[in-house]
Amino acid sequence: MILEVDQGNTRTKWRIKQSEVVIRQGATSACLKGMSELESFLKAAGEATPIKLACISSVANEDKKKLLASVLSKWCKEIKFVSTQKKYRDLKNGYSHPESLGVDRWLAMIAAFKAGCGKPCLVVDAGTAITVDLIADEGCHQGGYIGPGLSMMSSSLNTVTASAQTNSLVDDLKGVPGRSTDDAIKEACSEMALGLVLKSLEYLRAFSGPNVGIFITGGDGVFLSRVISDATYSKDLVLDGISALREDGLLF
Ligand SMILES: Nc1ncnc2c1ncn2[C@@H]1O[C@H](COP(=O)(O)OP(=O)(O)O)[C@@H](O)[C@H]1O
Ligand SMILES: CC(C)(COP(=O)(O)O)[C@@H](O)C(=O)NCCC(=O)O
Ligand SMILES: [K+]
Repeated sequence: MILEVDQGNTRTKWRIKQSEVVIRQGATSACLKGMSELESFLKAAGEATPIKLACISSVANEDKKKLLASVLSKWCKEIKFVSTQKKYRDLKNGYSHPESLGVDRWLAMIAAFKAGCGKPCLVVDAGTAITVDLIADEGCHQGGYIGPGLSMMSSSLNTVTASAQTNSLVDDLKGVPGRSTDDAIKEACSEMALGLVLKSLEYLRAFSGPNVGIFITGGDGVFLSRVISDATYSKDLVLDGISALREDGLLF
């Protein structure tokens, strides 16, 4: 059994695969409580068949990384933290310092590039932060954007707007100006996120023509994929990137 983990700044997403079939999956918070939840799953799963390898994508701080590694080391024979590379097949990391591109972004790009058979595509991860990466023809990554995520945007208004609420941010968007504080904030934050994605799409299309793929992932990605035509939402693009590297024997 293989464990794949995507540790973001808000949540830790994981799945256990046996012969490349997902047999268990879950998402927990990145804190101690979340880890004990993950641990009980691992204990139950590992008692039947030991977990050979844990492959981790982490962009969390060192403390959270250590906590995760200490939990996993009890149940997994080997642990590997994936790192960002300069190249995957024809996909070329466009950062001037390639290693500084977040590994979650790199893995999501790998998964999108593979799923789209190497065609130009936009890769959006709407999590704690919203990231957008642009892959033009022949796998040339043009760089990308990092903006505040939807929860972060709306909660940043708490201090100036006493009645600001951050719950159900994207559940019931109307696409019109808000007539309450809550709606005005929700509508604004989602329009800002949408604006970034559409602007990136325009940029990529000017470069690579109209037929570019749009891959969206992340906890807040569903709403974006509903309003952007031809977008594909993939819940676990980062984990799919780990699988792609494993399948290609490129996980060092
Ligand atoms: N059960 C949940 N717990 C926390 N956040 C959630 C949940 N479901 C959706 N979200 C939304 O998803 C965002 C986190 O998305 P995620 O992709 O897990 O982020 P990250 O990879 O940065 O940890 C939160 O900011 C929140 O708006
Ligand atoms: C931009 C991010 C914080 C996004 O993380 P997330 O919101 O998904 O937890 C992460 O990809 C990261 O720490 N990147 C390093 C900086 C960069 O990619 O340029
Ligand atoms: K993420």
